[in-house]
Amino acid sequence: FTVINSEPQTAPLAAAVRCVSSGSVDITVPLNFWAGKRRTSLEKRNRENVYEPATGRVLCHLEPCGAVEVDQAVESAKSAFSHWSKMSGMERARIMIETAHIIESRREEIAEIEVVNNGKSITEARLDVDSARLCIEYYAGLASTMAGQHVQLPGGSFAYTRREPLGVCVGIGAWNYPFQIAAWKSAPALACGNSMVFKPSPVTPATAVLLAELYAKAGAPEGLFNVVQGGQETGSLLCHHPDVAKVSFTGSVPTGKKIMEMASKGVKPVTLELGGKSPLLIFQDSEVENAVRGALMANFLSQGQVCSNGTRVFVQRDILPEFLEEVVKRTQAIEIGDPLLEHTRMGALVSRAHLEKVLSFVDQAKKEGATVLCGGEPFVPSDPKLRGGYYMTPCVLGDCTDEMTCVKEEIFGPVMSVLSFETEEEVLQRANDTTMGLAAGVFTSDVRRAHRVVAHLKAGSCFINNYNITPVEVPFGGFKMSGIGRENGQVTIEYYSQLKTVFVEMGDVDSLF
Ligand SMILES: NC(=O)c1ccc[n+]([C@@H]2O[C@H](COP(=O)([O-])OP(=O)(O)OC[C@H]3O[C@@H](n4cnc5c(N)ncnc54)[C@H](O)[C@@H]3O)[C@@H](O)[C@H]2O)c1
Ligand SMILES: C[N+](C)(C)CCCC=O
Repeated sequence: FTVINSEPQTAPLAAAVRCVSSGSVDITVPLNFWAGKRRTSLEKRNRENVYEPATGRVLCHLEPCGAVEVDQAVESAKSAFSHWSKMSGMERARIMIETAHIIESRREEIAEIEVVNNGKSITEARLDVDSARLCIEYYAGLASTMAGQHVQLPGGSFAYTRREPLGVCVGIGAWNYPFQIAAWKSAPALACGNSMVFKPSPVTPATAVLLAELYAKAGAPEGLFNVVQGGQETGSLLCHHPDVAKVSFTGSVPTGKKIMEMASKGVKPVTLELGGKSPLLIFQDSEVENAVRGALMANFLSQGQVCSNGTRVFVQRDILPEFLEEVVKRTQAIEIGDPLLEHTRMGALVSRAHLEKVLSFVDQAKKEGATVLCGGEPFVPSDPKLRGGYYMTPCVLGDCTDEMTCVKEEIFGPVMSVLSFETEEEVLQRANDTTMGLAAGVFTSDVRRAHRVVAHLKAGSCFINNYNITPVEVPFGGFKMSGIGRENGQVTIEYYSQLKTVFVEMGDVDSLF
């Protein structure tokens, strides 16, 4: 992609060829993309530093797009739409499949840039790139299945429905899964015949533009997938733009409310993928080994910065000591450090400010009576180049109660709150006692209990005997304040298309006048 200036690695390269190392990357190329090219922003005044979480170094500068650039990007998307929307699903699929092939061949480069910009481990970043590719492949498969219905009416007349694209769609992303979010939004949008302008989080601007380059390289018409950089002002310009037909947003609940309000001015549909404070219920008949693994997956992926995390871990009282012993042992064994190293399992949090916020939640928990069973401290790696990075030790909080701040609020960091319970009825009531409803999980060996419990859980994604897996074939999205609409799965076609009904009269007009 020629996006980086990277010092050559001095150590001999191992089997998996490493192109970059932490602390060696400067991104100097423009990060916007429209009308088929990378573009610089015109506005230089609001230039912001973007940091490498692993080291705390400045990685690049963000120059937010203003009204002129947003207009150009939307214009470019409009022009691509007029061509792309007339292509058949099979033709669109071919370009999407080609994009997926290129992503596969560039998996390592994309994952490395994601790590450098986001701080997550390379192992996880590779899985995120895979999820992005699979999503594009999946919707390529669905592109040609978009079809309407034929409805017979009296006298040989009939009606039919056409499933049509919406137009220029806007995607606005969060910083925790930058490349994956761009793919999860663009794949269904493009499959349905829409074009897109995507705005990544200003904290993680580096990889969405790679996706734009790859769609273009695969043969997408100029302007099909565009990237504009910026924060809330750029986002607001996009949401208010009269030529934008839909906004798909991933981020926090407060921002989601603003997006909905802005979109309502133009009566534009929204998809909102928002925050969570999800419960994980572990019954005494569970396989404790699996339940512990599930609890770790529910809390520590991506340094705990995952919307669907099951951060309220309810454990039935009889197995609480056994569960806690094992979960603490495994949490303490998580290898923290350079996210580009193969053996690292937990990298750096996304920013200094966010690290401090997460640590202050741990302090607050202590003040409110929770017991820190492990972690919850800043972590300084021994490698001198990582000393300015944003690391902390993953934390397990015991003796938690429902009214504590750590149990009520989304921390968005590696902090697990463990609570105990006695009965199924009681834990269901407590699990559902939240304004959010993104995900929930249950561990039990009793199949009837498992289904009975998930039927009562008020959450968009429920996991039985596992947690935080998101196959792209399956819809993902929240109940209550965790969002509106779904991403992934067949149903998402409905969120990026509209139905047109056509009446066909085969006889004479039966006029009343
Ligand atoms: N449900 C999901 O799929 C999902 C996935 C990832 C993250 N999240 C949630 O995202 C949050 C963390 O991400 P974040 O800190 O980037 O969220 P955020 O709400 O601060 O920002 C998200 C995006 O919105 C943009 N934005 C901010 N104000 C805006 C405005 N007024 N108009 C238009 N755009 C605006 C930001 O620049 C960014 O691109 C957490 O709450 C997390 O749970 C949800
Ligand atoms: C792939 N995960 C880990 C389930 C994350 C989904 C997207 C939410 O942040």
